[in-house]
Amino acid sequence: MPLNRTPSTAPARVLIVTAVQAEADALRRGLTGPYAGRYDLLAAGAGPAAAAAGTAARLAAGTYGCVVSAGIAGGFPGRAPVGSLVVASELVHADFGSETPEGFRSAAELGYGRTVYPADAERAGALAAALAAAGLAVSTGPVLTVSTATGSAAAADALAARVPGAAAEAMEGCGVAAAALAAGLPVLELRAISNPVGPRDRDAWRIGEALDALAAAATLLSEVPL
Ligand SMILES: O=C(O)c1cccc(C(=O)CC[C@H]2O[C@@H](n3cnc4c(=O)[nH]cnc43)[C@H](O)[C@@H]2O)c1
Repeated sequence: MPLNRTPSTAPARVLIVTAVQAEADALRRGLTGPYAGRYDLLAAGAGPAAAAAGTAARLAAGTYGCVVSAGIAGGFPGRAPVGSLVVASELVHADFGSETPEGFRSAAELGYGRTVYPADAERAGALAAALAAAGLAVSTGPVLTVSTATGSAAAADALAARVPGAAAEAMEGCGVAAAALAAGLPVLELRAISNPVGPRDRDAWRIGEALDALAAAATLLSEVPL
């Protein structure tokens, strides 16, 4: 199923935003199919603020039909194993809110900010189906944006309880989504799992494996019209 239905003779371009250049390079390596030329890659920096600023600046300078936040991520145990891919059903700014005597309350609950950005359902579904059909391990679910990476099992459990079905955690998705929303564009998030969400063990991150999964996903992206 085509992922980009913009009725135009010149198909809309897709902006893919990563945190670091290594992620953009992995995606570039995988963009080998006939639609590869439609994609622009931007390494905007780590964290939601850099992601939002970089995405907004690039969207102001070009014409795009869709924006994708992509890169490596932590996977929630039992939901997204290391080396697998996650296509976001929604992008959730999971640590944006306030601590209260009764516990964490989101900025949305408290009425001062947006914390959930739905992914473009049709494109996300078609992308996940295409990845699965190619034999890649892929799951769908909420992908969390956090400014502080989770570093303990208790914190991972708290986040999983805060966002039922949470599949992965990264640091940029909602920044990209805020910029896309301001520009009136649909957003997707695609993550390759480098580590479990839980006790911090940076030496155990399987970054090479995750970057290879990201490259494989990019190949699929470039073989179907997103
Ligand atoms: O050192 C490298 O070679 C290298 C290659 C690619 C990416 C990196 C990063 O450090 C990317 C940082 C980026 O990764 C996301 N991430 C990954 N795991 C987690 C996590 O468990 N919790 C939160 N974020 C995670 C995140 O989006 C970071 O911005 C290094």
